[in-house]
Amino acid sequence: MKLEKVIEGLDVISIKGDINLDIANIEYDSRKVIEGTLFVCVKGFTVDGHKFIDSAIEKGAKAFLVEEDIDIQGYTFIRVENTRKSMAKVADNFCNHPSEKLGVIGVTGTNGKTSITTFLSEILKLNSNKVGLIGTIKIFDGEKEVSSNSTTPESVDLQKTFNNMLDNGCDYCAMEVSSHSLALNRVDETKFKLGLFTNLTPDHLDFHRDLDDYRDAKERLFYKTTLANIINIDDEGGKKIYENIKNLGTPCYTYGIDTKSDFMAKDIKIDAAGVSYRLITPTYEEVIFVPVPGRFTVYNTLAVIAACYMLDIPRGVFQEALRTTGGVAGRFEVVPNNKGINVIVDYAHTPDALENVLKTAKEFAKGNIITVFGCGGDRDKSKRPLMGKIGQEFSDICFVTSDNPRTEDPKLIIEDILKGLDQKNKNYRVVVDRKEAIEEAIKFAKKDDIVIIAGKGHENYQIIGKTKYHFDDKEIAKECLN
Ligand SMILES: CC(=O)N[C@H]1[C@@H](OP(=O)(O)OP(=O)(O)OC[C@H]2O[C@@H](n3ccc(=O)[nH]c3=O)[C@H](O)[C@@H]2O)O[C@H](CO)[C@@H](O)[C@@H]1O[C@H](C)C(=O)N[C@@H](C)C(=O)N[C@H](CCC(=O)O)C(=O)O
Ligand SMILES: Nc1ncnc2c1ncn2[C@@H]1O[C@H](COP(=O)(O)OP(=O)(O)OP(=O)(O)O)[C@@H](O)[C@H]1O
Ligand SMILES: N[C@H](CCC[C@H](N)C(=O)O)C(=O)O
Ligand SMILES: [Mg+2]
Repeated sequence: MKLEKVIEGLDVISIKGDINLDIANIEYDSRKVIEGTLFVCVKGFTVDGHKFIDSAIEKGAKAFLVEEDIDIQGYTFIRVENTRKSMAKVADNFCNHPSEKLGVIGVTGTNGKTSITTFLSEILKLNSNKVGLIGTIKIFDGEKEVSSNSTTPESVDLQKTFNNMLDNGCDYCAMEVSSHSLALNRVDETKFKLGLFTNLTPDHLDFHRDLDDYRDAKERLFYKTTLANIINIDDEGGKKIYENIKNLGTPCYTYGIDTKSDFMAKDIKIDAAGVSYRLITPTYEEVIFVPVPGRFTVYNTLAVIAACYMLDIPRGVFQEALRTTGGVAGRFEVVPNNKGINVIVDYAHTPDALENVLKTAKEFAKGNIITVFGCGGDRDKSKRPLMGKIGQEFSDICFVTSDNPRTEDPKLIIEDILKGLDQKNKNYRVVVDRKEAIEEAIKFAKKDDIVIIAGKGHENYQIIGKTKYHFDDKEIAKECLN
């Protein structure tokens, strides 16, 4: 595509050089530049992308999107106010506005995004739709599946993925929309058919100024939707968002258990086999069963059902898909064994998720609840003591261990967690090595006990320093059990 067309509609400060060039690719990482690339220089949190102009030229970059006044003979420099924002615009142009042709369903909120997008994609498949998926576990473009590096990709990668989905015949894309992606312009220019909100509880307060700032980022999704917005009205953050968006052009629907809403669950029953409830919609009622335990499953499936309602998916289809779902990898996933111990791997890595998962276990516990958990390094430190307190309070015994320490000292992360524990109550152990902690917890467990291994869910790696090592909670638990 000609550069002139790639930058159509962009707010530019100045252009130096020729814009009648053929652009073969757009890239923001100099290491991935190919011949004919438009290289976007992003001033990042750790490094300034403008530093890589020379290496991008060596690899064949022909044009640059920059925030500074730069002129190099033979190359084109397009200067803009904000390159992250402009990158989303040029990516959308370069890919011919793919989200307009795809039914993109965006899900945001602290917890539940992966669960909801997985359920939605299962339902749409059963409805004979071809559906792409973008989220924490994987990206599926309708043909190929790759594991994810983030929850929501950078704008260029996102628009290219939408294009692949269209090429592969997808009509829908179920997608997780993280607050980082909303704050850092990754989903600017994306048109969403539906926007779903799950809940807002403390997380990512290393990145967002405070909870209001975090909520404001999430709220941005609901200004980008065309068909409907679907909001959890039991949630305090959901209530505020609803008040702010209810009078927008896009219709807004609510779901909940405690607050009167458009999609409600009554007569809820929760046990080890799953949840059942009476679903009340604006036009009919019926009983829903989902073989995934937890009150949060009621919320997640209410959101999913509201989305299906908006998309005119027949009742029988979503009911059947939910009834037969295999659940979501690493979300309340049971590790089968013949010892009579309930071993559950779960991705709870926020205070709210940990509390929910432990309360769910408590509802059907016949023995002790034994919890293994830690907190990620280079991430929100304020959640560490909160998770410590919850881990201790809702378990009979907990093993405080490492999650992904990243570049932090694992012992110091554990010290932060211990600040939230009542240290006089000796129902906890510190085992820094996560594999040892899992082994000890399982060794400690007797028949009918529940061992919850929290925090890493589907992850098949542990990040120590900057290195990713193979590590799989489920695999280790299986080895200990058999
Ligand atoms: C805080 C955050 O989101 N940071 C993202 C941001 O990084 P940054 O601005 O610090 O980038 P940087 O490293 O300073 O580099 C600046 C620029 O120089 C470029 N560069 C860098 C090195 C080089 O040799 N050549 C080069 O061109 C980089 O590609 C970049 O364009 O832009 C990068 C490029 O897109 C992202 O990889 C990076 O995500 C980091 C890895 C990250 O950990 N993000 C997490 C926090 C995140 O986004 N999480 C959310 C939510 C998770 C959830 O709750 O589900 C997610 O959506 O995944
Ligand atoms: N609606 C919910 N409310 C609270 N907790 C939930 C909810 N759904 C799932 N959880 C808990 O949160 C964990 C993470 O769930 P899930 O992966 O679906 O969330 P997510 O929003 O995709 O998280 P991430 O931000 O890491 O992508 C689950 O393992 C479970 O413990
Ligand atoms: N998407 C989340 C994942 C956290 C998973 C947990 N295992 C950790 O490493 O903290 C984040 O980037 O904050
Ligand atoms: Mg997720």
